[in-house]
Amino acid sequence: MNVMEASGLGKRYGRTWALRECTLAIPAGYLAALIGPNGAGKTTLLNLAVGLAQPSTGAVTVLGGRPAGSPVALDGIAFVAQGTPVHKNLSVADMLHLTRNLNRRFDQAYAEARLAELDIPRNRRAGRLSGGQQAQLALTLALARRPRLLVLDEPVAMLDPVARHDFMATVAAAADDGVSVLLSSHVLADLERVANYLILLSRGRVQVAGEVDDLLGSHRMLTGPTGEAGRYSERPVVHVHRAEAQAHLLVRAGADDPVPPGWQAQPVGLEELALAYLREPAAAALPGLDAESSEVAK
Ligand SMILES: Nc1ncnc2c1ncn2[C@@H]1O[C@H](COP(=O)(O)OP(=O)(O)OP(=O)(O)O)[C@@H](O)[C@H]1O
Repeated sequence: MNVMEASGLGKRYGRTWALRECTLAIPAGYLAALIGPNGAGKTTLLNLAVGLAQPSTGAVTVLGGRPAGSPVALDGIAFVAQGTPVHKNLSVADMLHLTRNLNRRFDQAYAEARLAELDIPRNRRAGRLSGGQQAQLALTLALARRPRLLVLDEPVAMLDPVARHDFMATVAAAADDGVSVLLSSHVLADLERVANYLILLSRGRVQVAGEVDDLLGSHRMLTGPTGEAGRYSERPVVHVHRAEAQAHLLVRAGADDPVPPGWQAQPVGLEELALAYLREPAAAALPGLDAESSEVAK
């Protein structure tokens, strides 16, 4: 089952294409990270997936083929919009009450226990909570709806490192409990710890999509003499970083691929991989795209 499937999905605002020809299938059971530079189309894609925006082209379904925005889709999705919004003038208890009344399913016991664990006072106005507490409140309310898919748009952007860590730990725990998660963020280091599926958007298009283990297994960092970097042609090169003596090449190669004499190959992490693609918007790593025939940076 795919928690989200997009085919030829596009969204245009006036003359600007916020998202173009987006074809994706995110399987259930993953914590999927959605990354990309400012303006790449992340919020647009998430808004289309939760039914807050209508496509200009193509289609998007969620939770095994349900049209995005349909009642049955909305019932299974919890969405926390950018900036983890809370009603600033309502108390925590009022927000709990409101959310319970607006939703068919709401696990009051879970919400109460979680807020107690987080030391969030029930009678405090939401606007008076710290940024970290507001984010945790929004996340608690979302999870208390017992969603099958949790969608989070840049939830940790404003949080300090400890609050960010705690927030991501709650999200990871939900994923461990079987909730599929789709989360956009610029904080690659946080995602490195928890994400097991990666989608990278660039200029409104999908640039990289796939299971993190597959992506890491099919890329290597080669280190060797800078003078020889231009001659390497065995495998497609995504990004070249030239220092004085040594060059670092992020290449599309597996552990069994030969390494040229004088060069060393190292596995890559998610942050390194993402940075290489972010620096080379023309390079792509997509399912079904053969390494040899793919567009890669020269
Ligand atoms: N309502 C809108 N009207 C006009 N243009 C829009 C609208 N929403 C988004 N856009 C444009 O579409 C593009 C993609 O925007 P989007 O907010 O989806 O990017 P993003 O990847 O979420 O960016 P960020 O990381 O800054 O949040 C941008 O060029 C943006 O200016």
